[in-house]
Amino acid sequence: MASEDPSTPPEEPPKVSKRAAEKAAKKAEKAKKKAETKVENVPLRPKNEAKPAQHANMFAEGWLKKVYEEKPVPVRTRFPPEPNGFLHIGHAKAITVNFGFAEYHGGVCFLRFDDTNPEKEDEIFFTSIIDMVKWLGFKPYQITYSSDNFDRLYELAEELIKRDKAYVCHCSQEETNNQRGGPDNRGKRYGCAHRDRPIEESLSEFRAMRDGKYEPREAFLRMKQKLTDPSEGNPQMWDLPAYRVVKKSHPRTGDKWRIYPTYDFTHCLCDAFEEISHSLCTTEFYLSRTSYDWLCEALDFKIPGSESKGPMQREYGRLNVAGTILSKRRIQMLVEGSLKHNILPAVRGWDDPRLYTLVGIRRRGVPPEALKTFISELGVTDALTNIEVTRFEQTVRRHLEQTAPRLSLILDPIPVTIEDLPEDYSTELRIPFHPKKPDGDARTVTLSRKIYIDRSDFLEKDDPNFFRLAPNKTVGLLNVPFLIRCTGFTKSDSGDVESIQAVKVEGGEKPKAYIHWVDATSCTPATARIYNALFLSDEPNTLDWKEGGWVKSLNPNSEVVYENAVVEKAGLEELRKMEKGEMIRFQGLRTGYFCVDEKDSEAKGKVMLNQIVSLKEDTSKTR
Ligand SMILES: Nc1ncnc2c1ncn2[C@@H]1O[C@H](COP(=O)(O)OP(=O)(O)OP(=O)(O)O)[C@@H](O)[C@H]1O
Ligand SMILES: NC(=O)CC[C@H](N)C(=O)O
Repeated sequence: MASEDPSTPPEEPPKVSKRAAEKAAKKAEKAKKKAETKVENVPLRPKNEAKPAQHANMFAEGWLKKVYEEKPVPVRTRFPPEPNGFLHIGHAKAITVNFGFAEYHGGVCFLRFDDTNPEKEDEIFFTSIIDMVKWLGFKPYQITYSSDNFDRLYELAEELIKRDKAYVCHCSQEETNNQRGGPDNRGKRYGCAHRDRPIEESLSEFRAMRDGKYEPREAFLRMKQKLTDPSEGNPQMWDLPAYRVVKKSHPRTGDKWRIYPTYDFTHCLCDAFEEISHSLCTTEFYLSRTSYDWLCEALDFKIPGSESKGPMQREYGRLNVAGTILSKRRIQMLVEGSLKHNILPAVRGWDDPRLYTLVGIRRRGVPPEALKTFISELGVTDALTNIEVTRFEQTVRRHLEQTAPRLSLILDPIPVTIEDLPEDYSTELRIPFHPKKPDGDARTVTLSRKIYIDRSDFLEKDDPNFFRLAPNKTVGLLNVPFLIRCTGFTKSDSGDVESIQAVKVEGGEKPKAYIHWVDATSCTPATARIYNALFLSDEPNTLDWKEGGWVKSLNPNSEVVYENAVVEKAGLEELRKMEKGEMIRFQGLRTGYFCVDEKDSEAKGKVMLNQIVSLKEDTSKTR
């Protein structure tokens, strides 16, 4: 709802101007600061009720600690996505905050689909969202749907009318704007004639809306809030719509309804139905807190002036990762291209590893634990967290450094024949998967007369500053008890080095460098894909997204493909056995962290690898 792709249905009366909203927000912020100084000193966790959550600091300190102290009751939270798109990295924060907070305090968290806008919902999003919550390691207490409450919400809407707190309005968008103080919301506010119509009339008109008499935009149910109160500066209290006409089938309720409740009407009431204790959302809902409380009170879900009954909404800052595109509408352009502007798709799908959708991040191979560590280390406050991608990558790298097994992977192989070894030479080495765990799991590595090394480890013309292989130069091979010296090489017609000849060197001086290698008789061919930023611009959100200008800023090197890579075969097979169907991740020695893309491997009949992150932060990134 907060992005550039506002989920506010087009039939709703227009929102207030940004300027008025900002002014009101500032005023409200002051009041909030004042209220925050009144925090009571209460114990953090009720004894015996809580179980420690991972990344506990996030909940034991700072903003989330305060939120709990404000209302130290058994915790019931909810993660309430709209099923209108795939989740992104920002949602991982919302998931971690809501599920983690409940877990930390020994409470429960619902996964609630906020499915009140049938125009944008699709089955695929429901499934993917459930999948992503699970992937992050959380288990919803219950999976619920706002639409399951449509009957109850409808009854409450009638009740609100009967309490003279809602009315059916037929004003145009322009007229509604004027009632709210005109285009800049600074003029005088006033109610329309419908506002004072008899309760019975609103009731029968609301039923007529329900029964299909009106087309979209011809009628709204509006809450009778504080539109006409000159001292009410919060636009969220200026008679918001509660119901609108949408003549669309709903994925769950089919054609039963011709009217649908708005976010402002639905969210707080569903929170109340589920007895949510702490309704944690992002700061763009700060002003909505007033209407949230107003409606709960109006329908007796909250005792006025008390937090003891009814849910309590509190707002934390969104997570934004600089240089990435998170808006659903924009990702859709990247995924689908644009017929109108003759633009081809820029990525292969919503789960393309270059995207920061959660399905993309998973496909790239990022371990969910690393993502949660990233979020927890950033901490939670009510300020927007705008963070560089490199910080995310550092956390992932740190996690993989500790956890990822090592394998040898050659991206751009050149064969090397160790000519003084017998033709049938073959020996087996047992090498631990992790250098810091010498007694841990190990793999078998074969060494024969022919091996592959990486093209970047060879220079045709030696250079005193180059310590790897070159004519007449000696180099070490990782984990091999002898060194090799280059005795010659051949080139193809196109001028590329095609093969290298070498001999074994035993004893002598310690070499200046050890290079990685893969045995040619026992390797698996692979395609390795290295990912760089999708855009050349550091601020892709500022590009021209209306007329397709963004396409000029696409990074031609966002995916660098090595079609002829080779990787240790036995090691990979051993990992497959150890991972038992989980994603295979490993550090390609001296190369980077990779995962096996099972979906593409199956489709292409070949091992397909995605680079998760490089070994070190690359300051000369191929942008
Ligand atoms: N960038 C973000 N950082 C933290 N929380 C977020 C972020 N984006 C969305 N959320 C939270 O996730 C929950 C579910 O989000 P929902 O999909 O309905 O949001 P949204 O604001 O429409 O997301 P989008 O960014 O796709 O427009 C909400 O509580 C929302 O506040
Ligand atoms: N209160 C909230 O968390 C908002 C959730 C809601 N689905 C949205 O529009 O983002």
